[in-house]
Amino acid sequence: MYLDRIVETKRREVQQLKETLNIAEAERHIAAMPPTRGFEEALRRPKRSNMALIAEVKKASPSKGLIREDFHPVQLAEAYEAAGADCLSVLTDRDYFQGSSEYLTAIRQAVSLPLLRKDFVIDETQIYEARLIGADAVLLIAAILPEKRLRELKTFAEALGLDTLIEVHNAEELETVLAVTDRGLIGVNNRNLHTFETSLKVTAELAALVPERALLISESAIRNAEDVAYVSANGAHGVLIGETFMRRPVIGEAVTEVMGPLPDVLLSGFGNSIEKGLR
Ligand SMILES: O=P(O)(O)OC[C@@H](O)[C@@H](O)c1c[nH]c2ccccc12
Repeated sequence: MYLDRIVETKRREVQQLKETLNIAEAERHIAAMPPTRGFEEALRRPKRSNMALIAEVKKASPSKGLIREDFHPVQLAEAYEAAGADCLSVLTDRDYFQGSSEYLTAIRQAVSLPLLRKDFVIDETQIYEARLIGADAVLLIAAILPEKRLRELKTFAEALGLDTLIEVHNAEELETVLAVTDRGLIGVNNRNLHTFETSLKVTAELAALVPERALLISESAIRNAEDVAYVSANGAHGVLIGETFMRRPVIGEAVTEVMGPLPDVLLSGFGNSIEKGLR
């Protein structure tokens, strides 16, 4: 199973990271860094008032192979920002998603949106690393973390100023997460990470179990405006979309098609660049 293989790879990466990361130095460095940008906060006040967007920078995936050949992470991030994404997700896993920590760092320097480090976090060292490379939030996947580790890693991330997006795929995982927290960001992954099967019904089923004060993000397999309307009507406050945008030559066009136009007040601010064709 893929997820097991990925976690094996992460164990090896963590071993290496432990050999190279000087914790005292990391903490000193982090203390001198600017504060993180509020990832959750940005999603709680989305630009399109009815639906928040986390747009993903994703070159490839184990289920789809290479998704975008013409892949320039900074340009993509800038196009997402101009198109009014609320936050970005950047895949940093190298072996399975052809991602890179360097993509995240380069994007950090080019855009002002809050950034999620999208990876398979199993250890505190990866959270130090996330903060050091410029992330504002980390993903924690309930399918690979028992309750105790979820709690520990969430607390650890928050101590470094990072928000967490906790991902679930079924009611059992959701129950575990709710034992840890009943607020914050809960991601419902419409893709089963073991089988790669997708269904938006997963969002609808689990939304009924998510408490009011948590923010539900519907992740994966969202292809068009109808899908967004469906998850919205079924309890999602936000969506996380990668492949649909990555397959389109003009990112801004795709974002507008799927999410709808930005409100006029926001458009006027970047009027020029938008007129010049970013949209
Ligand atoms: O490209 P999609 O189908 O729009 O999906 C984006 C995102 O949800 C997906 O990349 C994802 C969700 N959870 C993950 C965990 C690890 C790696 C990747 C993911």
